[in-house]
Parts: sequence; C-alpha cells; structure tokens
Amino acid sequence: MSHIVPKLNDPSLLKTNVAYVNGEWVKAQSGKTFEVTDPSSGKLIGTAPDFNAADTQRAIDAAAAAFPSFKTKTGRERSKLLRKWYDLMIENSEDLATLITWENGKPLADAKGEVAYAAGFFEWFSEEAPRVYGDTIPASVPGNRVITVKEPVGVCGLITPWNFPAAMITRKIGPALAAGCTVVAKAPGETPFTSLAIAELGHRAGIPKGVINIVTALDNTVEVGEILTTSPTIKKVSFTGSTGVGKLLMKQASSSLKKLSFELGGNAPFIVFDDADLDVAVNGAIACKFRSSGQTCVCANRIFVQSGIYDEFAQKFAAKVKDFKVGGGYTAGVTHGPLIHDRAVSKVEAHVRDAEKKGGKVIQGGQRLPELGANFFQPTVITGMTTDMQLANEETFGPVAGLFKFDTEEEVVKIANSADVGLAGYFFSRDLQRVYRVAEALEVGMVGVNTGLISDAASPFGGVKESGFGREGSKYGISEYQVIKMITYGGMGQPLQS
Ligand SMILES: NC(=O)c1ccc[n+]([C@@H]2O[C@H](COP(=O)([O-])OP(=O)(O)OC[C@H]3O[C@@H](n4cnc5c(N)ncnc54)[C@H](O)[C@@H]3O)[C@@H](O)[C@H]2O)c1
Ligand SMILES: O=CCCC(=O)O
Repeated sequence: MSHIVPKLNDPSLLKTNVAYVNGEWVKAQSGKTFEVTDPSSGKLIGTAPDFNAADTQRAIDAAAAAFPSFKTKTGRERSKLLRKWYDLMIENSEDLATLITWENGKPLADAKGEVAYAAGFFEWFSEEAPRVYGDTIPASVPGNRVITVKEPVGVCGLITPWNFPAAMITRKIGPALAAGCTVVAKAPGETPFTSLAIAELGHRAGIPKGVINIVTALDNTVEVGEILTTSPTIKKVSFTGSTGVGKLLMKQASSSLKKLSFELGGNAPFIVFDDADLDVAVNGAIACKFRSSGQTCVCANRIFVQSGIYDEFAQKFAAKVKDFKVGGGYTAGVTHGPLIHDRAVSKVEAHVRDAEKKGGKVIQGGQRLPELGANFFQPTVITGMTTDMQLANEETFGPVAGLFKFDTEEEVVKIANSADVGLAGYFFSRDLQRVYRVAEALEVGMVGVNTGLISDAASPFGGVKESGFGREGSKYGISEYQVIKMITYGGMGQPLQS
C-alpha cells in the first residue's frame, strides 16, 4: 500500500478546521470537527468543521446581507470577478489537482483534467454574465407596453457530491454569481478541502464578503440540509447527488416552494450496434465506463452489444481493461485509482457476486485488491448479463462493466428506456437514419453518439425522469438562478402632442 503525503506549492490553500463564512475563515461554534481521509491509504489528511444548523444560519445571514449590493453590480462587473477567479484556478491548477487526488483518489492526470473542466465553468459564466437579455413583447391591449427583465432569484443553497470535488461546485457557483445571486454551498464531507481551496481563490479574486459561503459537515449533514432547504431566506436549492437524497430534499423544500435544480443519479445505457466502428466503440466504452473508476453519474452502467459483434467486442474491451494500472493517484503510470470508501467497494462487490450467481461470467477482474488498500477493486468485465441482475437495475458507481447481448434495435431501446432514471445514454452506429432515430427515442437528458465523453461547460448537463431536472453549464445554466419579471406600462402610445 502506497502512502504519499503530497506537498502543495502554496500550503495556505489547504484549509483545515475552518470553513468560509462572510469572507472569513471560521470554526464550528461547537468546536466539533470530522476527519477527512485519503481513500488510497486510509490515512488522515486533516479535519474540517462539522457545522450545525446555527453555524449554517450565520452563513445564510451573510449571504442575505450581501445580496442587495451584489445583485445591483452590472453583469460586466460580475464577469470580471468570475474571470479573475478562473485565472487564479488556472494559476493554481497544480495544487488544486493535488488536493483532488488526495481526498478523492483519482489519478493526478484526471485531477488536472477536472481542474480545467471546473475552471471552465467560471470562464463560461464570466462570458454569460454581461449577456442577460429580456424581451419586448407586443401587447394584446392597446396602449400597453410589455417588457421582461431577468433578475437573480436570491440567496441559493448548493449541495454537491465528492466525485468531482471541484467541478460540481463551480458548475453551480459560476452561474449563480453570473446571475447576481449569493450562495451558501455545503461541501461534500468526503472531499471538503478542494471546495475550501476554491473559496480561498475566490477571496483572492475579490469576491465581496458574504457572496460565497462554504460550509462543511459530516455528522451534521442532515441538519445542514434541512436548514438549507427550509430557510425562508433561501430562494433556490441546487443539488447534485443521489436520487434518494434528492427526493428527500425536494420534500423538505416544498415547505417554502423554492426554485429547484436536481442533478441526480443515472443508469446510462451504452449501445453498440453491429454497424458501429468497433474500435471507436471499444475506446468510447473504456472512456465512458471507467472515467473516475466508474464513479461518475454519466458513466455507462449497462453496456448493450448487438449479437453479431458481441464476442469480438467483449474480447477487445477486456484486453484493454487488462492493461489498466490500478494504484495510488500520485504514482506515475497509474490509470485508475481507488473507490471513495468501503461502502462503495461493498456495493461494487455485491453487484459482481449477484451477476455471477445469476449466470454472468467474469472475464476480467472481479476481486478486491487488498494489497493496494481497502478501497481498491479490480476493473471488471462481465459477460452474459441479464436484466434481472442488480447491475441492470441500479447505478453501480464503480469499475464494473456488464455486457448485455441484444438482437434488435427495438428490443434494446425498450430495455434502455425501462430505467426509472434518464441522465445520459450513448450509442455507436454508422447508419445515419438509425443515428437520428435512436437519439430521438432514448429517454435521457444527454445523448452521446459515437462518443463516450460528452461533458463540456458549453453543453447543457442534466437529466429527465428520476435523474432530476434543470440544466447546468451552457447558455441555459444561468436561467436556473434567475426569475423573469414582466413589466406592463399602461397608457402608452398616445398621439404626439402638437
Ligand atoms: N446528475 C449529476 O450531475 C450527478 C453528478 C455527480 C453525482 N451524481 C450522483 O450522486 C451520487 C453519488 O454521490 P453521493 O453518494 O455522495 O450522493 P449523496 O446523495 O449521498 O450525497 C451528495 C451530497 O449530498 C449530501 N447529503 C447527503 N444526505 C443529505 C441530506 N439529508 N441533506 C443534505 N445533504 C445531504 C452529501 O453530504 C453530499 O454532499 C450518484 O447517484 C451519482 O449519480 C449525479
Ligand atoms: O458525475 C457527474 C458529473 C460528471 C460530469 O460533469 O461529467
């Protein structure tokens, strides 16, 4: 087992025992903290404050106090702040990547990719901030003149997961600030230090006090979630995480009818038709299934391969998986890191054992890797998958590729759409008519055609069905943080006075 304690170029970016409220670094009033550990080694990285409802209320009050002035800044002024924050993220990308690998486990090269992706949301929304337009509307009533303006919704509560410790929070804060909102963001308990380092860079960028507040919690997560979703001061909640927690938060937020965005779990179908370019499809499946060791919401979860190419696909795919190098994220040449914690490993293991019990054949991997550490699992390929298996019906969120055989387009689209969730879906084909037909038939919010990688700050990210609602990134992302105000001017249009 490797245990590397990384060094930061700027050690002041590692904020332990403090969270960020009203422009200051503060402890929990109770003094309570929780431990954050390196998923590769299980060793302590540091402790973070376990904020409770009263601590979080202070952050909400700070965001509320900052809102009236921040919302009246021009779009151009807010744009400059976001651009400066983006520049600082890029300047400090090595340290941010080091923190991501340390607390999340993903290999350093992937962590660097995440920093660029995460900073991209600040860049993108710095460009959207000055371009918020309303409408002029031809009224039905003579003499009336109607316009719309887009206003910031108010103080926002943001809750993000650990799998992209930087990108999930910038994808929310970027559009919120561009719109003129102020925020209280709850960082994930597993990976709080990346969020806090990003807050420090926001502080250096000159974001006014109270505009961004980052709270941390572990044991107190439920009470912090409760106040963020029930406080009448908070007008909008944006949550990324599991469907189960999303449903709970939606119920809580109904008491004050908040505006909501939910980016929830997926169970992505990945379909390879006989007419696909096989090598492109194999590479697409590798990238899509094993990104972050399978721990992304848009990872392929069910891989359907048409019967004519099933065996060849399985053999080529498994050969590539065999070449992966699993290990600690800082080790040169490592392609795949650990899972986030023991619960994640147990779920992966349960899905593999369940598939075996029901007739699946593990052709690659299939076991824990205790010699590397408690959270490592072999990248795994299973053939002979059937729809009664656990993996077919719930998100595995780990490095297990289950290959299902199918015969017809109609059959596979029906199975793909049988899931309760609908986040991303992928398929590979060179038949143009099929490409249009299947893209339109899949019940998901995002489709990758002949590609397994679809994430981009420029593209709308979000799902349908129980994967939630709302879109992040793109030209649509900012509207999640705005309300449209319609203004009717009566008695206009009289003749000119002579
Ligand atoms: N659709 C997307 O954009 C997207 C992106 C990333 C992850 N996800 C989903 O997230 C899940 C993996 O993340 P996870 O296991 O950490 O999810 P999770 O729902 O358990 O946790 C997500 C966040 O919510 C917090 N949380 C948990 N219970 C809470 C409560 N009662 N009140 C307030 N906050 C609470 C956690 O501390 C964490 O910060 C997967 O299902 C994945 O698909 C979705
Ligand atoms: O895990 C979900 C987010 C991943 C992404 O933005 O590509």
